[in-house]
Amino acid sequence: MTDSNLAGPAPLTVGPADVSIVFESFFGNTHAVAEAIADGMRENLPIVPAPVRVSDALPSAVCDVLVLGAPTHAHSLSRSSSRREAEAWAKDLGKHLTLERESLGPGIREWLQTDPTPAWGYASFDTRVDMPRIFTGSAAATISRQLRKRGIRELVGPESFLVDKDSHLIPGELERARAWGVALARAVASVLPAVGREPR
Ligand SMILES: Cc1cc2nc3c(=O)[nH]c(=O)nc-3n(C[C@H](O)[C@H](O)[C@H](O)COP(=O)(O)O)c2cc1C
Repeated sequence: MTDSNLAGPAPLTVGPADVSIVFESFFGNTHAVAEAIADGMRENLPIVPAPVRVSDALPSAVCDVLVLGAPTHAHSLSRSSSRREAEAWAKDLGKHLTLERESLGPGIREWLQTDPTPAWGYASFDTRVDMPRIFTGSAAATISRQLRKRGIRELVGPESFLVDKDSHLIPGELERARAWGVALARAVASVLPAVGREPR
């Protein structure tokens, strides 16, 4: 074993990848997770722009790597009825939830219909309640299924970050999201030979 092996994995020297992180969030949890993932990705990739709210994202994003995140609503992606319900939750003062502005606009479900086609691949994440997935469903699994069906490469499997029954993030989940971002950036680096772009 050489000294450099002993020092741990060498830092990645990956050139710029055009990364797009698009999220939907009603109470801010998926938004905070998206920011933590971007921070983690920045450890291994030189340029990772701030996550973009789905209502501000261009239709059919043209990018190398697409990272999509959404809260789980009714076992899947939000739809207009569940968005209205989210608004009602925020009005319930006992829940201590503040609504982010996009509740009335289209969500990731509709945005996916614009056929985003990331050249290198995608990854998906969600927030959902801290219970076995069979009881909660997963928005990330829905995103993943849809993009995989279109033949787009999945860089890492869908991941969930957990909230409590009152929709507040469980302690430690932002750290886990950051670590997931680090791992995702490594996965991006590992597909570079397959997409024919050399690391710099
Ligand atoms: C209308 C509605 C339906 C929901 N349905 C589910 C569900 O089926 N499974 C689940 O785990 N969480 C469910 N939740 C909880 C959300 O996943 C949680 O509020 C979300 O993760 C918060 O993310 P956000 O702050 O980014 O909106 C639901 C929340 C709302 C408002």
